[in-house]
Amino acid sequence: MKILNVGQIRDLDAFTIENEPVSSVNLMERAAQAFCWWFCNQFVNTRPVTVFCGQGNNGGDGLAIARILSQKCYDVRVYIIEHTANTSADFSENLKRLSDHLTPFQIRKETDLPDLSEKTICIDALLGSGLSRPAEGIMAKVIGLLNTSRNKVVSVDIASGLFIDKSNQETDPIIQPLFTITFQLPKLAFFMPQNAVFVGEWRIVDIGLDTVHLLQQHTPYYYTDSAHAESIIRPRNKFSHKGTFGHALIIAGSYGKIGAAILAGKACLRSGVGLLTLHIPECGYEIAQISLPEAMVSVDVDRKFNTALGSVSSYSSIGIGPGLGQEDATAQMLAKLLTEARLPLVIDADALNIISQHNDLLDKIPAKSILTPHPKEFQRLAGETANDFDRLETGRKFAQKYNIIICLKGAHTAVILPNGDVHFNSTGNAGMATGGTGDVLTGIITSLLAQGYPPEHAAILGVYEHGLAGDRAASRKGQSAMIASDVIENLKID
Ligand SMILES: NC(=O)C1=CN([C@@H]2O[C@H](COP(=O)(O)OP(=O)(O)OC[C@H]3O[C@@H](n4cnc5c(N)ncnc54)[C@H](OP(=O)(O)O)[C@@H]3O)[C@@H](O)[C@H]2O)[C@H](O)CC1
Ligand SMILES: [K+]
Repeated sequence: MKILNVGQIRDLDAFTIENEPVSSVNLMERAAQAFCWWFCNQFVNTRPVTVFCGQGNNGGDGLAIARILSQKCYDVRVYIIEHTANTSADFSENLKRLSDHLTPFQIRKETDLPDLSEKTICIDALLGSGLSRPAEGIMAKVIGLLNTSRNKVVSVDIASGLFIDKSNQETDPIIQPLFTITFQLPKLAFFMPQNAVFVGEWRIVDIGLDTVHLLQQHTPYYYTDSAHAESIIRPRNKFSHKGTFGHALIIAGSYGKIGAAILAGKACLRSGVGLLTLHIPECGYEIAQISLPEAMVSVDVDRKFNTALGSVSSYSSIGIGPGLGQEDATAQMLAKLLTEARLPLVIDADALNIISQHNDLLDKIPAKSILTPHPKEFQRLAGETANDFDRLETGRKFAQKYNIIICLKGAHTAVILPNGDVHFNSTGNAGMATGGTGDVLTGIITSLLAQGYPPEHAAILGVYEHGLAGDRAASRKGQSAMIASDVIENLKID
């Protein structure tokens, strides 16, 4: 699913209106109907509803929504924030249509602000994708009223005051909705952790924008939905054998952190690899053979840390980092591997931290290697950034400069490709914020690479399946009780 910028959304609107054809006011009606379909499934009509409208098309949506809900026997009040003499044509047309059903109240100054009963559900139709500057004046006062009230707020298209495709300032007045119901496509702002409180739970409603024209729009931003993930999965052939699905090597673990190697190894096996070898320090030998009999074990010469590898040329994929530790000897082993490896690596955790401490290693990372940093590890690698948009841009430049793939982990993990494209993940939940889930992701991606998935697909699909397994685990165990092993047990990539 594509993620477009403000100009492209407008262009898609205009193309749909021109070529379907459909009048703009009827497209607005479609949007309002789609919003109400969701709203009526979420809230019964015994709850009073107050709609706050700006004077543009977002406000026009609000007027149409108010009319439709009123016809469905909701007790609806409408407030129009009169902040400008300019009103959009479709706003004015919907004001006319509303007049047969409801008389709106005007808000021009702070003393016009209404008292809201706690039961009232508020609909935020103040400002949408046309936001061109931070909210101010009476608009900011209404935003403040809704944010300080205890009422449930549902934003139309996007929270008023939030920019769709660039960073707000921390002081900008922005609605903090319980839900955002957005039209046709997700918005880039939804994927920035800094905006979490200004998005709430978001849902997409289809308003029938022209799909052919959408296909022709170029964007670097994508949302990995189930359709896309399933299109990447390679079916298994009945004549396949162990060799078909590759031989992965995972270099992980250190004294006290052998579990990280076991989690990565088990995830690798559960993701379909043919053969797995774990390279671990001597202290982990019995643990590994007992807890992961399906894996072969290559024992390091050192008792506590990984310090030396034999030839790696026979492996079809190599993952390194979980629980590795940052000993000098381990750092030297990593430097040698980066120099000798002739295939993309999966680099995680302590391996990333070692590279952060030895910046000269960045140029040695094999092409199309997949790095899986969480935000702190990324900051150590690429430096401080001003905000999430800046961090994303830094990630895109970093991926292009070093010809690598970066899985920037978070609520919507961003898979950043060397060509600058970014694929935001759609699966996963807060229950995955528990030790070892990063090790599991490393195992999954290493497994998919060993099976012959191109690095881009291994990263996008690996992140998706990792989150999906986490969602299954959460539904079975609950988000608080689930642990990384539960994610592994819920893997099912086929
Ligand atoms: N395809 C779709 O997604 C559809 C979306 N629809 C809805 O249309 C809005 C976008 O409507 P638009 O009229 O472009 O813009 P807004 O309603 O968001 O804003 C209206 C005007 O407000 C002014 N503005 C901008 N920033 C501020 C501010 N900080 N304070 C006050 N006013 C502001 C600006 O005009 P200026 O001349 O003042 O710059 C805006 O034009 C979209 O979000 C959807 O809700 C369609 O209904 C259907 C298709
Ligand atoms: K809005």
